[in-house]
Amino acid sequence: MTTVIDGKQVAASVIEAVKTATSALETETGVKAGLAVVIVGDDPASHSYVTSKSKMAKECGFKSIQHTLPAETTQEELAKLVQSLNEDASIHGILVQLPLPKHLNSEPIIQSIRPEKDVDGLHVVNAGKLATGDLATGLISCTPAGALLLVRRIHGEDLSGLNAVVIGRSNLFGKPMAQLLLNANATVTTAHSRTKDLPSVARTADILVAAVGQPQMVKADWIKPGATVIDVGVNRIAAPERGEGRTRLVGDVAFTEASDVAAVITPVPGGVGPMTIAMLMANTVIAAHRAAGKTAPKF
Ligand SMILES: Nc1nc(=O)c2c([nH]1)NC[C@@H]1CN(c3ccc(C(=O)N[C@@H](CCC(=O)O)C(=O)O)cc3)C=[N+]21
Repeated sequence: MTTVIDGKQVAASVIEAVKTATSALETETGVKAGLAVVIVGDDPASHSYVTSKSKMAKECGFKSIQHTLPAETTQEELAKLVQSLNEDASIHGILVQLPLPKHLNSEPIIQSIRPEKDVDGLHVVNAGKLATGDLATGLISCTPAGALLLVRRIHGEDLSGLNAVVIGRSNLFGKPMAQLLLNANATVTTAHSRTKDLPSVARTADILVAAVGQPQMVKADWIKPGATVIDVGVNRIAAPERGEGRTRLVGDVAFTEASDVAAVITPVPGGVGPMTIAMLMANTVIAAHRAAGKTAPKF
């Protein structure tokens, strides 16, 4: 029997811990955790993510502000907004929703966020701290942090002796995920589109993390029997069976056939996605504790 991990439930327990930490911090120090989410342009999927982030921030008891900028916003205007949020003492976390419209260069914007407020964990200072194993003072990218929490639910804190394969090598996910697994003592392989015989490499994994960006690409014969499969894909595909023009969300793993082989698997939706938002809230309350000179909670 396959265990399907309920990411919504794990995310809800993280959110409960965030709420508790937020109200304790406010009672002790008067500091209310503050999150600013910035979105540029009118991509509907991005707007729906940002709406759920802002809603969740309010639920956590944060000061939650959202800046919605028009698609024509210039690089200078966006940079100025980030600067003002950097200087705003009531804001502890800044998230600039990606991707930005094509005429904007996201890299200088992300690197201009003060590392202490970089709740996405994308600043080179935070990436560097993760790479050097300094998990105590940096901020860790939300999706890998969330995926690791799910892995921990199954395998505990110490992954000694386990082979982990991460398919994907982006700065946003693959690289930080591999580093987190390595930090937990797993033996880690980072595979990607140029890997020779991807299915064979994947089959060596006790923990297989799929972030390939291709709907349902990881098939049953890519999976070692009994493995734990973490599906990081978020792909919207046509669903004519639901009616004309309808779509549905699928992962990077062919879920039904993979479930026959894996011992544990995360679904899409309801797996890693909800964890991403929960870890954003966790990072914000961590950043607020540090700003107030308090020991940050662990998640
Ligand atoms: N600066 C930045 N940081 C991000 O963390 C970031 C970003 N930009 N841009 C876009 C991606 C995507 N992302 C998701 C968050 C939650 C779900 C999520 O909760 N998904 C639900 C389903 C949602 C639905 O039904 O559409 C689920 O998987 O169950 C998915 C995707 C964060 N991202």
